[in-house]
Amino acid sequence: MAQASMVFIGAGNMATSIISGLLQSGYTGPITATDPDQDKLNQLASGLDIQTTTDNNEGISGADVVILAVKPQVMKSVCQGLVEAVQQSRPLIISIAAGLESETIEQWLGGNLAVIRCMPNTPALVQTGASGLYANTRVSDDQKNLAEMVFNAVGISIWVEKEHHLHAVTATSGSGPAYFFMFMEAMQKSAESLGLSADVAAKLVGQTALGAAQMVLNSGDSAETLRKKVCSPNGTTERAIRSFEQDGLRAAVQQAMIACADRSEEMARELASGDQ
Ligand SMILES: NC(=O)C1=CN([C@@H]2O[C@H](COP(=O)(O)OP(=O)(O)OC[C@H]3O[C@@H](n4cnc5c(N)ncnc54)[C@H](O)[C@@H]3O)[C@@H](O)[C@H]2O)C=CC1
Ligand SMILES: O=C(O)[C@@H]1CCC=N1
Repeated sequence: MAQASMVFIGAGNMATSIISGLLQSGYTGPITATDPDQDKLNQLASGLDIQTTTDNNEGISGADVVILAVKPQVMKSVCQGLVEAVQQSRPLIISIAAGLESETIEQWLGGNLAVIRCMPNTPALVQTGASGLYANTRVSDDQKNLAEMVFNAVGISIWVEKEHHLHAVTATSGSGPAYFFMFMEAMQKSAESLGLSADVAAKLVGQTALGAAQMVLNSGDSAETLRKKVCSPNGTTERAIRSFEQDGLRAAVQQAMIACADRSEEMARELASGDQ
C-alpha cells in the first residue's frame, strides 16, 4: 500500500505542493494529476516524474487513491463525473476541500466509499504544512497510514475523532497562515515607519517569526513562558505587550477564529444543499 497509485483531481496550488513534497520525500508510486487547464499540467509536470491528463476519468483509472483538490464550488460537478468509475474500482477518496463534509462527498460519488477529509495549509508548499485528518468508518488502517504518509511528506498531520473538529482545525491551521502573514505585514509596515528599509524590515520580521515558531515547537516551553522570558521587568517588550493587551489583541484573535470556524460550518451547509 505504501507505493499505491494516486491521482490528484485538480492541479492547483495545494496539489502541486503535496505532489512535490511526496516526490521529495522519496515516494516512488505512480502519481497522476488531472486538470482541464493544460498549462497548469505542463507547469506541474515539468521536471517531475508524474503522468498528467485533462480527462478526470482517464486519470483515476486503476488508482488506489483519488485526492480531490479542486475548489469546493466545483466539487459537486467533478464528483458527479466520477461516479461510475469510483463505484467500479472503489479507491480511497481524500478531499482537501474546505467545509465540504465527508458524507456529502460520499453521496455525490454514489455512496459506500472510504472517504478521508483533510484540511491542509499552504506551508505544505515548503514542506512545513499542518494538516487535520478525519476518516469515515469505511477507511481501513492501511488507508489511514497511507493518508498520513501523504500529508506527513509536506509537514505534520493530526487525526481528529469528530468531523466537526475540522472547523476548528480550519480556523487554526487551515486559515492560520494568513493571520501570521497579516501580523507580519503590520510589523513590516511599522518597522518601515520606524526608519528601516522595506528589505531589512521583511528579513527581520520573517526571521523573527521563524525563530519564535521554532522555539514554540522545540524548546519545551509554552508560548506564554517564552513570551514572558522576552519581557524584562520595566523593559521595552513589556511596554509593547501592555499596548497589545490594552488594544484587545486576544479578543480580536478569538473573534476572528470564531468567524472562520462559523464560515466553515456555513460552507458545509451551503455546499451540502447546493446553495453556494
Ligand atoms: N489555498 C489554501 O490555503 C487551502 C486550500 N484548501 C482547499 O484546497 C482545494 C484546492 O485549493 P487550491 O489548490 O488553493 O486551488 P487552485 O485554484 O489553485 O486549484 C484548483 C485546480 O482545480 C482545477 N479544476 C477546476 N475544475 C476542474 C475539474 N473539473 N477537474 C479537474 N480540475 C479542475 C483548476 O484548474 C485548478 O488548477 C480547495 O478545495 C480549498 O478549499 C485547503 C486548505 C488550504
Ligand atoms: O480560505 C479558504 O476557504 C481556504 C480554506 C483554508 C484556507 N483557505
